[in-house]
Amino acid sequence: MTLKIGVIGTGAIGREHIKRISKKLAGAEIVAVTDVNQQLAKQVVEQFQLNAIAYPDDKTLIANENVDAVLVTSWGPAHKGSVLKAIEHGKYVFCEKPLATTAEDCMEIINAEINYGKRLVQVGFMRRYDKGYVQMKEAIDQKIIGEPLMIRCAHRNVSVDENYTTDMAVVDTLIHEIDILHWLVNDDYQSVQVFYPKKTRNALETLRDPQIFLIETRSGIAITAEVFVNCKYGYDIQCEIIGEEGIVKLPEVPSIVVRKDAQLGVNLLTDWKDRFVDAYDIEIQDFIDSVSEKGEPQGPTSWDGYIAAVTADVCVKAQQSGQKEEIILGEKPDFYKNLQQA
Ligand SMILES: NC(=O)c1ccc[n+]([C@@H]2O[C@H](COP(=O)([O-])OP(=O)(O)OC[C@H]3O[C@@H](n4cnc5c(N)ncnc54)[C@H](O)[C@@H]3O)[C@@H](O)[C@H]2O)c1
Ligand SMILES: O[C@H]1[C@H](O)[C@@H](O)[C@H](O)[C@@H](O)[C@H]1O
Repeated sequence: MTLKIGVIGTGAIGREHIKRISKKLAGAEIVAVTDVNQQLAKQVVEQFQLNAIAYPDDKTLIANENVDAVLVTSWGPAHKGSVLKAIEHGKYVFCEKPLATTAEDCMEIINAEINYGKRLVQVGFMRRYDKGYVQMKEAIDQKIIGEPLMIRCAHRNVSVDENYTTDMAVVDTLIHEIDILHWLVNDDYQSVQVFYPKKTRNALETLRDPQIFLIETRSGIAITAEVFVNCKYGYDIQCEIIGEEGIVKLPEVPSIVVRKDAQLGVNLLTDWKDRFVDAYDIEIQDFIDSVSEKGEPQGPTSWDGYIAAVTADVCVKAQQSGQKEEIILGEKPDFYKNLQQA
């Protein structure tokens, strides 16, 4: 069976996913696209020579019976509306992060999915499919480093555009660490406090950059997470978990080593699209395969989207208060407790 996919939002990542589904991955085809910028949606059909219809909006795209599943790759604030419409029509939905921009909105999605009675939603936390993080998780689960005690990580972008605001360091950037870290160590977050080091002169006046988040988990693991989005030198994702008996570290991206002009060097990446390209491929292929073969997605759930949103809300509060703020999660609904997950 070929899964027929409709894409809502044909901007940067929407196009990336369209390209991989139509040119690289197996088992799916793009049959529909839409974007508030209709010109852009039409261009994408031409650019990738898709056998797809450009619809005027998400509502008509989702309602079309030729569409089995939708990819929501629009701006964060538009996600909730499209995801709820997809659930209403019983369509599978892969939603890029964030699932919704507030914890309340994520809860509305969770309730809609539970009421529908079947899992339909996967959230685009692609790091869970990255080989390096997967190996770290295996090592931690096998207790190779004993109990994790501390985590040090960094999320650095070369630069950001003028629309990037201080809270986006959380909702757009740190959100990836928020998802991956609790998954890696099988723990829940307890509290967060934010520190602002000396500001780089390369950031706009209104943007606090860099920022340091000190997060504690329920079992007492101390996490220091640096977000530095005008670091200039490269796209750099670091993660190191220090345990009772050893350390696991995220591998560097492989690169050839060049000896030249009395120097020894390796190249660093500069763009997020390249850093997680394999993870995106595996993630979307897993979505296609699991809904086609098992009748439901098996990647990150709406509940994972909710955990991220609750934590992000508190991180933004901590950015503003400067105080240590408590992170309180509700009880995980039974619906999500025994799901088969990748
Ligand atoms: N997983 C990742 O690593 C990753 C990377 C980049 C972006 N993202 C997420 O993907 C989403 C899109 O990011 P982007 O970088 O592609 O942004 P973008 O601005 O390049 O593209 C978003 C597109 O959505 C369209 N759009 C907005 N509202 C819409 C609506 N209601 N209906 C249809 N189209 C709509 C816009 O016109 C735009 O073309 C964001 O939520 C972002 O956080 C995830
Ligand atoms: O939307 C992007 C994307 O999620 C990248 O992975 C992240 O590094 C950027 O900081 C963020 O702005």
